[in-house]
Amino acid sequence: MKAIKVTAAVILKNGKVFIAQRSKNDDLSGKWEFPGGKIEASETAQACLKRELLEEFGIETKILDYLGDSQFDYGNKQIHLLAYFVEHLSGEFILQVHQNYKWIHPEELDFIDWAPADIVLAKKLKQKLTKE
Ligand SMILES: Nc1nc2c([nH]c(=O)n2[C@H]2C[C@H](O)[C@@H](COP(=O)(O)OP(=O)(O)OP(=O)(O)O)O2)c(=O)[nH]1
Repeated sequence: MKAIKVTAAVILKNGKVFIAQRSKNDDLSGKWEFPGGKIEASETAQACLKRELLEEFGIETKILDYLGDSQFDYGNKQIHLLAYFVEHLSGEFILQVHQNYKWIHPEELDFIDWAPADIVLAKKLKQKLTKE
């Protein structure tokens, strides 16, 4: 099975991490994720992430460094998640597709009910943010 490439944003502000909860009608309803979406044909990962964050929250962003990736086989589909650090430039966060969002402390990253593909990314992020 071919993996579907999906982008994921790690938005940091005042030492906290932005996470979003998938909606009732979505796959993985109720699970938390780093928001983003499927990369469209002939689109770069960075362009995808900028587009998705504007569509999903109405925010303008700047895509920064690559954090890492994660592959997960959900049985019916295989996801290849690519995570980037993202700076929030402007716009209030207005939920368009998610049911909730929150800003969490890095210490909380281990205790979130993540979409399965996000667990390794959350671990990697926690290591990065708490090692200094
Ligand atoms: N965006 C995003 N999707 C994730 C994460 N973790 C994870 O397993 N997924 C899965 C859920 C979905 O099966 C797939 C991405 O779907 P999506 O619904 O967010 O993407 P999309 O807006 O482009 O999709 P669509 O509804 O237009 O089909 O990746 C994550 O951290 N962020």
